[in-house]
Amino acid sequence: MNEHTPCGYEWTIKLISQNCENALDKCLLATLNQVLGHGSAFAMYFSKSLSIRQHPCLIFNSGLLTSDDKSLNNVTQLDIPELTTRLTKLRQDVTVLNLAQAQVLPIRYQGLMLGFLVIDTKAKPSMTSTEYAVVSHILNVYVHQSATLHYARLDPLTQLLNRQTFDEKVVDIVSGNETWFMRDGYGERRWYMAIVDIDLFKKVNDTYGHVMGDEVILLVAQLLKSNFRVEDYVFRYGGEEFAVVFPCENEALAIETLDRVRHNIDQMKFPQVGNVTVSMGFVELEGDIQVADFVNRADKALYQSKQDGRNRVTAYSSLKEKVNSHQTGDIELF
Ligand SMILES: Nc1nc2c(ncn2[C@@H]2O[C@H](COP(=O)(O)OP(=O)(O)OP(=O)(O)O)[C@@H](O)[C@H]2O)c(=O)[nH]1
Repeated sequence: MNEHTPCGYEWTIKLISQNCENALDKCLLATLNQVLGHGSAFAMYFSKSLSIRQHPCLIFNSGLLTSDDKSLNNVTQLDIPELTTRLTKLRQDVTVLNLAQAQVLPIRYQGLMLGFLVIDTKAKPSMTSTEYAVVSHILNVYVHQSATLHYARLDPLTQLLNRQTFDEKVVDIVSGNETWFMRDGYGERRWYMAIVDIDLFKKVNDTYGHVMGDEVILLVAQLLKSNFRVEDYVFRYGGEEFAVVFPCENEALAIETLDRVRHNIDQMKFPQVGNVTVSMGFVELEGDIQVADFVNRADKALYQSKQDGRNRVTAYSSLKEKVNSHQTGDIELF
């Protein structure tokens, strides 16, 4: 700690200058190692009010672990060994801690306990009060920076991930940087990207006004969110358009998934407006092409769904006429 001021100012600056979650996590680990000495700090973190997907919910000895297990909120120190066992089952690539000899510091955000930091007391028998104060401060800065990153990714109307986050996520997936969330009993899966567009939405606005139009967008967003799984990504791509990026075993199952969602939206009664349908086009995220090209392909399939009468799902692979990869994405935003 000698080369830094005791208040941890330099560490605070480092943490708040991180502009992506992975870099922030690495910075947190490096900072904790500096404060507590290498090999002694292990951070665990999981999210309650913030999106699970946007955070490494747990950082175990530098391995990332995620969980959507809602029952993991409000743990107490006594629950930790059981919690560790349960969480470790979700991913095989994590290190299990011997928690019998550990100090635990809570990580809080706006009064909620989001997680905790576990410090192995075998390597670090005790903390001075200054170390304790600095570590608590660092955790506080970390969680606030994490929240800032998180909210910057959300669309204010729907709380879905926004357009800016879309490109980044697709690049991560295509380049293989996406962290996998393992489910028991699933084989190898591929990633698909669908564009979902509300049909004849102009008429909704013209007939019921923009406020009701926004309400429809919000309800469709909620339906999409609740119809996809924790490992899927739902974005508000633009006005009445959404994008969904999801893993699936094969194209037939991807069609089945999307068609079930389309059907659920078709069955929903929207207040005042009544029936609303959506059209979809989707593509497999495969091959060394630009994000704009994937969008262009999904958009072409979406266009086919509209041409065929709307309220349907079209796979890009089923189109006779393909898109040239040099054509840039020309999807309508508003
Ligand atoms: N209320 C509301 N309307 C929006 C928003 N963003 C875009 N729109 C409207 O959405 C409508 C989209 O209409 P079009 O692109 O003509 O398409 P459509 O009527 O849905 O017809 P198809 O796509 O061919 O089925 C336009 O009238 C936009 O003004 C928004 O955030 N809120």
